[in-house]
Amino acid sequence: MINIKNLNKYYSNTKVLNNISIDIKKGEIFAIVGHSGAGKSTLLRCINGLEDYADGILLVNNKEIKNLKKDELREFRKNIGMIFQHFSLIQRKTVFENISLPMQLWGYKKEEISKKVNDLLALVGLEEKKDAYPSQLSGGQKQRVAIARALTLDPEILLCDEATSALDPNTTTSILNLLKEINEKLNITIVIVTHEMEVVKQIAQKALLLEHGNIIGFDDTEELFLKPDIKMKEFLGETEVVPKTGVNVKLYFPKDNVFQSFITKMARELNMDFNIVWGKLEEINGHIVGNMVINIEDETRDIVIDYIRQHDIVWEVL
Ligand SMILES: Nc1ncnc2c1ncn2[C@@H]1O[C@H](COP(=O)(O)OP(=O)(O)OP(=O)(O)O)[C@@H](O)[C@H]1O
Repeated sequence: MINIKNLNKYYSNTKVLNNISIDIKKGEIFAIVGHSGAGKSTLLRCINGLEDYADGILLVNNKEIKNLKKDELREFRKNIGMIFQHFSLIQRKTVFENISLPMQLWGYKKEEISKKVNDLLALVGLEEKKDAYPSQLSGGQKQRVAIARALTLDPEILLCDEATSALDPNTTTSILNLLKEINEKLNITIVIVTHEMEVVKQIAQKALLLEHGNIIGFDDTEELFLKPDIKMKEFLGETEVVPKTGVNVKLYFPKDNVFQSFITKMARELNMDFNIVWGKLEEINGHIVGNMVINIEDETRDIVIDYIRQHDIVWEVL
């Protein structure tokens, strides 16, 4: 659905996107992740045709964005909904009027608008707030209005630029659940720009990690978190505090065998005791994955590693 190949983007002489190649499939929930200034919003704006790019290919539904003429671009943007961190609602208009706006601009009939807006109010759970003004709503409710407004023209793609960054964790979860529901019900492709790893874990099926305009990771979300490489660890700011003596082995448990009692089985079969240094389980994209660090004596290293190798376990020595 969105195919990007060798994309470069400059502001004056500064390269802000360097050789970006990614594919986003129809119906996917895709996250673009990075710290401030990484180029996330720029990439999102290239996707919806708001920014030009120097070279490379950027196809949406097989159309090269930079070749679109003005009226084609207008039609193209109709197919893309967008929501923002600060909601971008019109303060002097009611919820109903805010949601109606895109349809009004496109000249839809009053009855059509009314039906669509009421359906969307039901979808986002705000039927009772249709006559309220934005100032009378919570942050989460404002974002629900923005989501409804972004869906009025039945877009195939929804772009979310830091859509939960101004919200508390519980409200973030409820908005992410709503986005998931929309993705499933309407089969809309969702591209989320965020600097929050929690958002990626909760919702994204695939993620792109950007740093200073460069790709430092691009994979299924579970893979990225299951065994983070050095760049990903740096990004996550994970510091691994482990004992200075012995050998520290980190074991990664993918979803299928996370609950298998691997450590106790290994201890029993090798007739050894292990020092469990730390471990954690977390839910990523609806699956439980986990990792654990064990500390073993130097002289048992080969036996333990041999044993781990014989099993379907991802591991590393720290
Ligand atoms: N219109 C512009 N003119 C010049 N430089 C820009 C412009 N917009 C963004 N930049 C620069 O491009 C780089 C990428 O910015 P971008 O906004 O895409 O980053 P981001 O990852 O979305 O960051 P944030 O999360 O802070 O919004 C930054 O160095 C920024 O200063």
